[in-house]
Amino acid sequence: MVSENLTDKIVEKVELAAEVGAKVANVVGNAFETTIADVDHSSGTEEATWTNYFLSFGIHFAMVIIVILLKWQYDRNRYRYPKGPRDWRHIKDAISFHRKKRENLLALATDYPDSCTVMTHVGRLVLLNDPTLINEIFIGRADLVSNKVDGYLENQLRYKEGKHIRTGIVFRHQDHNARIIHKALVKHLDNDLVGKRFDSIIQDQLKQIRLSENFDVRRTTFYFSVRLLTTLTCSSGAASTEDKTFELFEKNLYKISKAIHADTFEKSAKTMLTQLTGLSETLDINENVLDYIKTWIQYRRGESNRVAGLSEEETVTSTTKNNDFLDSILNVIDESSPRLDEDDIAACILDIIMHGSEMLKGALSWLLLYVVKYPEEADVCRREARDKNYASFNLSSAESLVHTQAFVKEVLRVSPIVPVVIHSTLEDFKWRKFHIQKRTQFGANIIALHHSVHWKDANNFDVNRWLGDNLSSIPTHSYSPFGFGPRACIAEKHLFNLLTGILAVFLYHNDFEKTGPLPEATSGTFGLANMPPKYSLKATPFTTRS
Ligand code: HEM
Repeated sequence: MVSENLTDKIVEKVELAAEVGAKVANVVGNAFETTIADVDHSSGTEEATWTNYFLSFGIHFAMVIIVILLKWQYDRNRYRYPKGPRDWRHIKDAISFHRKKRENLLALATDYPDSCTVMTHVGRLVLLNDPTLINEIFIGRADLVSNKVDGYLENQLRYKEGKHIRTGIVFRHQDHNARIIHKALVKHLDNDLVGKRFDSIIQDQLKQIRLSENFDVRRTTFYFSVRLLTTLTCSSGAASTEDKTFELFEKNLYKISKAIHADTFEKSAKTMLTQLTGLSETLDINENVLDYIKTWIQYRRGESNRVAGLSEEETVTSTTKNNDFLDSILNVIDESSPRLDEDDIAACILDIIMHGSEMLKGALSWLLLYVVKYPEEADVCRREARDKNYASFNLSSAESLVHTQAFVKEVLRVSPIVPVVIHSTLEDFKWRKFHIQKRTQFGANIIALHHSVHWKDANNFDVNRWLGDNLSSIPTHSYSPFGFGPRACIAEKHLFNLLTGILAVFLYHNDFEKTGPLPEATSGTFGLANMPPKYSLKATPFTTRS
């Protein structure tokens, strides 16, 4: 009955729109005829010509507006979205969405426990607040949803329209190539790194990190992470972290990092401008960075060909001696379809380095912030590291640092680095009672999931909830700091141990103190990622480093 009424109303509206459209078209047509008829070609007075120009311009303008309105009315009736504060009366909220995003996301989940549609400055977003719905879209329909939001990362603009593969993190679409690369990266991490060179690579980088009397936490953790990710991604001589070119590469990445995570109205306007003009400082930097990465790939291929020289007819794409992420991608080139080219590989490598280092920077910056905000908790972690003699990094024994691991989990619950995982649809589709338009963004509201009513005292920072008997009251499907389903983070399985181990080594060797006022945990720069605002700390080493 209700749906019949609804259908009647829709039909009524469409008919009304069509009727209005027809009437306006008649009026415009008549006016147009009158204009033509009114023109006295023989008189040729300048005044009449100008009036005609203006009139004709006005008519064309009116027609364009009418077409836009009709299309808008048509789309409104054709597509159905979950209800939400999405109409023009809420334009102010939409514009300020990015500024109070954390509060907004929590409030929206309270007002719409299942899902809602919000108009944001980057377009329409269907926000999923319920774990069942999140699973339906992010796992059940993962094939329909592209991995990244178009235009978010400016480097996507570099890729030619129509080219099958473009960059995202790692590729936007859940297609054959995205799948084989995802699988190759996971396999490489599990089989070639973990339990082998992984610990020593991380320990080497930990030895080099410069913690001082007054260090900028985000900056320091960013440079640590970039060097770590570069070593893991391309370990050959071409990417020496010691030379000047690498320094420039790091600086450029830092600039891009600052730009891509800004999630503001100004940023959206700039992206739009870039799309129109093709001009952008970030794009230029990006091109430099990609060119540099291409030199690694060429170097690696040169190396391979030298090895391949043994048998000329064999087109070897990679050797296994470097054993890094680049190798693992080069190794699947022959399985790819369409075949991965140099641009694709470079984009993919850049994504791994950028994403991995951004995320590690975020996680480590939050962890250190909570260390100084909750010094008693940090002391318990430090004692644990001492008791277990955890002076240097070891992934598998990080599992035994139960309290430190609980600390890491609680920090990522209260301050997840990815607050909303956003994918966008590839085509129109029907889902439940909704009809969703192609290129609609779907957001899994992670921050709301981590603060849902299923958590006991969700707003309290409580490490103990992850310990002993309390573990049984951790709600299921309500915690997801590393994404969902087939496109979840490739490092997912190892990230808790990785972060626990790094934090334990930091605490084992250093005392951390604040050097000024600390940012609030709720005041993160809430863009695509949730980062703590810039802050500095003082690190005092307990002993000389091992
Ligand atoms: C604390 C650290 C990290 C966090 C919080 C994190 C989080 C995430 C999330 C939420 C996604 C899913 C994104 C989406 O669906 O749009 C993702 C994907 C991904 N992550 Fe991470 N990540 C972290 C560290 C890393 C590291 C260290 C690496 C590299 C070694 C890495 C490599 C990837 C890759 C390659 C993907 C894309 C997977 C695909 O699309 O198939 N991540 N990560």
